[in-house]
Amino acid sequence: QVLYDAYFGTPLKNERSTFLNFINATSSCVIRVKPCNQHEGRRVDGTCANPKYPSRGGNTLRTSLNGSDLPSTRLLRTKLLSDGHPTDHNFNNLASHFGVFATIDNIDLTGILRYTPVSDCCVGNTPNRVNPQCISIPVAADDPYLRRTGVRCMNLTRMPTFQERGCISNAIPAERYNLVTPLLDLSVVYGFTNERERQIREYKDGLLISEKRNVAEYPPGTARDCIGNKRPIENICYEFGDTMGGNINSGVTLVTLWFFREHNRLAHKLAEINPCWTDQQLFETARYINIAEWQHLFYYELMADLLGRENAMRTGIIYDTQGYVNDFDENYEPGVYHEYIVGSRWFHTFQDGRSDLYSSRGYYLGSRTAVDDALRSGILELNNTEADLTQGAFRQPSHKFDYVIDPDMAERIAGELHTALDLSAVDIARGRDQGLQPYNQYRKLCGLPYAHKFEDFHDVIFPDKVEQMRRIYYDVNDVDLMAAIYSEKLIDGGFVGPTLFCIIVQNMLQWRRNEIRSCKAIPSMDLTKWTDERCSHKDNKQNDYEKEHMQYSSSPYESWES
Ligand code: HEM
Repeated sequence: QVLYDAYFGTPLKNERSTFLNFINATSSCVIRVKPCNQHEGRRVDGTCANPKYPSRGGNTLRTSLNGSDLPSTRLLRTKLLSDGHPTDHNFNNLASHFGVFATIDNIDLTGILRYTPVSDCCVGNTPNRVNPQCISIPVAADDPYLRRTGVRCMNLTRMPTFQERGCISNAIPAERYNLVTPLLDLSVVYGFTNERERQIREYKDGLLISEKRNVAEYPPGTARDCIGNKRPIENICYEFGDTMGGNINSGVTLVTLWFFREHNRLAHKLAEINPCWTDQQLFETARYINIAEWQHLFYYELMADLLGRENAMRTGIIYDTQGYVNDFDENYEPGVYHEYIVGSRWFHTFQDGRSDLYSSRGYYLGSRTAVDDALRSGILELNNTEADLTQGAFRQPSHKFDYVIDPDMAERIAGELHTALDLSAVDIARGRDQGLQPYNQYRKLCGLPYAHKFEDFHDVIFPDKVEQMRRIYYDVNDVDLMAAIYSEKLIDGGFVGPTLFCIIVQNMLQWRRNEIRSCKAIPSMDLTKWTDERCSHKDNKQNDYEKEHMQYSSSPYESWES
């Protein structure tokens, strides 16, 4: 195994190793990577997606140019976006479920759990300035929705950073620390560490451990919440690879269950086709196919529709071909940009706060409020709820793509845990927390003219919103990326503004130019293509798959260079 620096992504140098040892930060700042082998597939821990970068997958808040704090993000949100319930005629609720699922595949939830259950960031109803973890959001006395409630502060804490763990200096802008593999690799289903993978595997026939109830397959789960406290059955926590992620809300849990079941379906089918395959072969192959299905769905269905199919083809995110595309480029370092994760919060605008229940014949049966169903996966097994929510996901239109946010998302995203919490205000604050540059810098990067005055934003932002920005911000270079993403006009044929389009394209290219495995034979999921001729020879039961595929050479460079 070779030790890599978790922050820099390069092999660990002696000097750095001594330093990390000295500050007792080796376990959190170092990743162990088994040398990459040219023939092996995707690893659960995300390493070796690109063998050239095996380990991949000033920390204070920016101030205004006049030296004071940037304006309240709640103020910005209420001036730029309003609360309401318009519905969409292009997407259904299923699209938003897959959208959150994609997010959970890439980030961990430790940051959110820092302030949602308990927080002292608004003690006395004013922002706590003493605790450096607190970045609570001030609420103006004339807030349009909260003026009568007395709420003047919303709890918020900083995301975990490399700085906090001692890996890098506070002089460097905030670098978020993330435990989850920053790849589209179904880590929600399979986990993101080898240890977790071992816990959830049956080690028989390539299967994930499952229990059958009401004719459906579920991962094991007890009446305990995901933090381990004993709870009523509604709070059952399914033992997915990423427990917290997979149980975070009912939409994500539905999708995670589908991919979980798909794995076992694939493993069963592959075992029928290739009776001589080992558990390891069946597991790995089922996992690769499952991930390929997910990536296909994400690129060719969800994102192609959100960005516009023509736009996605023009930029090389997808191709109009029946065969496979190999555009792997070793110069693309696998991972996610902070801008991608922050910017994708734009999709909160198409999330409806209600999850409708429908019968299989299309009768509306009622609605659940999504924010109250966080970490309550057990509801799915009560009263046919899973089936009814599944019908609802297909039949319920999504919230409209516009400048209106569902009231549950805008006012009470933490359900009963907080009196008031505005997700879009948090979204804008996160850009500051994660050290993002002002919007103007991204305009430059994305080929829009650098703005010298607020009116220069008129090219892509409606004048009334620019006027709000002009009144709230001191300088054109103070404007937050996320405030602008929430204000930009949509591009032709797509449902995002130009700057977010540019950021998403960059990130999706980054992912897809990871290594491609040959998959020309799977357009209609014909699993006989995995037939192993060796299985038909009785004397060849013990095949040498493991020998061929799992051998690691002694140096990571040796195998990569060869
Ligand atoms: C009922 C549905 C949803 C709920 C309850 C929800 C809630 C949340 C919450 C609480 C956060 C973290 C707030 C923080 O930074 O402290 C968040 C972040 C985020 N959400 Fe959503 N969201 C939902 C739907 C969606 C959808 C539909 C998408 C995309 C299609 C999405 C994408 C994101 C992204 C990219 C982040 C940033 C994650 C991070 O930085 O850790 N969410 N959401």
